Amino acid sequence: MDDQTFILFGASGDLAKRKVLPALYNLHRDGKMPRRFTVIGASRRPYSREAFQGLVMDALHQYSRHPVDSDETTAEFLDRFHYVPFDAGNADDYTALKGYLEDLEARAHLPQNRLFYLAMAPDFFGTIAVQLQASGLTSGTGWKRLVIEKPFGHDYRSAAELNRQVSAAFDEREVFRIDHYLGKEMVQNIEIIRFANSIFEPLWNNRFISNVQITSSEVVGVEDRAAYYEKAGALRDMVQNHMMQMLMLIAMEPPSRLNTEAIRDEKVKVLRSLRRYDEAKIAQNVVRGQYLSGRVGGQEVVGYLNEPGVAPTSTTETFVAAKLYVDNFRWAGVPFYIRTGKRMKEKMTKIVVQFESIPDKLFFNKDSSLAPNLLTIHVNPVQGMELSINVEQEESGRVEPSEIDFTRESRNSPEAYERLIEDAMTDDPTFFTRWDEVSLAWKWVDPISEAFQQHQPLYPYIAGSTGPAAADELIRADGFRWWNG
Ligand SMILES: NC(=O)C1=CN([C@@H]2O[C@H](COP(=O)(O)OP(=O)(O)OC[C@H]3O[C@@H](n4cnc5c(N)ncnc54)[C@H](OP(=O)(O)O)[C@@H]3O)[C@@H](O)[C@H]2O)C=CC1
Ligand SMILES: O=C1O[C@H](COP(=O)(O)O)[C@@H](O)[C@H](O)[C@H]1O
Repeated sequence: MDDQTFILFGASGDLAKRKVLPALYNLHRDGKMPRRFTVIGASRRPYSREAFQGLVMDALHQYSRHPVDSDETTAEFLDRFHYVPFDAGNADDYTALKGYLEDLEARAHLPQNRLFYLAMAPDFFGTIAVQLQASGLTSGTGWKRLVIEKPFGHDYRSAAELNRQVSAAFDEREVFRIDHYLGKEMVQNIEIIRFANSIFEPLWNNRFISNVQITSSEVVGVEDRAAYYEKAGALRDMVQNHMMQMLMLIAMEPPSRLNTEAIRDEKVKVLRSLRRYDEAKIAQNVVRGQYLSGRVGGQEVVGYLNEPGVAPTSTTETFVAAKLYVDNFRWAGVPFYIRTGKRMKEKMTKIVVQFESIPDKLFFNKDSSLAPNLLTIHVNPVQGMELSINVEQEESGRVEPSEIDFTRESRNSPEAYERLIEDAMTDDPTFFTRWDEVSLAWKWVDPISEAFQQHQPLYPYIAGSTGPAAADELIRADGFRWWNG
């Protein structure tokens, strides 16, 4: 890995504390950092270098996967950290940052390889990209990279404008747009499950698969993020990015090579094949909901409208379920059901591939009922996969499903942010989103968010449930059911 400087904008914020700083530490502990690296934290708070290092230590104690020992490795890690007070709206602060950085690079004999990480509110993304270039921060003699958090825009128009600003300063190849689901172990494993196993790939089409279900449910509510969430809702917060990414990986064709652009090209084709819905079709195929009060994990919780910062008349959706079609040769006629929501019964992200039923000729059970075969990819918190196959049960003699189980509770494996930060530092953008993916996803989502502003019903659901009944009806109408649990 090249020696480099990691410039962390938003260094005093929540994301930095919970994800980025611990990820850097874990990589350091695992021997995955470059021999020489420096981190410069930048945000408005007037920290001294020592105070910032104190904040880093707090973050590691709270969130690091590896224990934080008072040893040489930790001291060495901490010694890499610097801090520059910085206001993103002030042009002079970019000049001051440049001076600090160049001085540091010269003193530490570091090449001018610069990774700019924007752990900041999205409103700043465009300004910072423009100012990085205007100040000459991007004109070092080494390479430059920009890691940018979600959300990338609010709709297609704003995303295109942001992209225009970003691409004035960085080539597409230098932009690493984070979708942290792409850093999850089992999301990265979808390609392996599909393309490294001859038992699945021949069946991976509309002749053998009857439907696919992608669920990402959360028990948490909006927490302290109402200011953002009120404008985003579940559609922009989860569907436009994480749900679409999982769909693309499940539905894509095998890439010609296992390289970044070949994989991204195939993912994009899925979005191009995604059936667009007009208002009437949106009403038929998309269900939105909002949580009421209820009990989650044994605790009483308030409804969305009573959450701090939420307007009492808010129509922001906290749940979306939808039926999608990928209109290509492989998937013609196969419904993809997606479902995501907050304050649901359990925290769970999983993908269930339901295979076609066996012809009803042989009556293994007297009532002729045979369960379908299911391949379940567990993403979070359980990781792994399960294959549900029919076998004769010893006691009853009935043919019932049994699971071939390759799941494990989350072990101490690298977290999504660790994988993604390591990839950005080593210049591997495979698990980051390319502009055409982002733009096509917005183009699919935009008509739905417009319909949500009109007269699309907003179904209430009880906190701690599996969502509104209308979401069950959506799938039941096709003769299927959600595979919960
Ligand atoms: N928190 C999370 O778990 C996740 C966050 N994200 C994304 O990460 C980004 C950051 O979120 P989060 O960390 O939660 O936000 P926070 O509000 O916690 O942090 C924002 C950071 O930006 C700094 N900041 C604010 N205004 C300015 C300014 N004018 N100039 C310079 N720095 C400024 C703040 O420090 P100061 O006040 O000192 O300037 C702070 O360090 C967002 O895009 C969010 O969507 C994505 C996934 C998860
Ligand atoms: O990006 C986001 O993801 C989280 C859910 O992530 P997970 O890794 O815990 O499944 C979600 O809570 C948040 O609203 C959203 O912005």
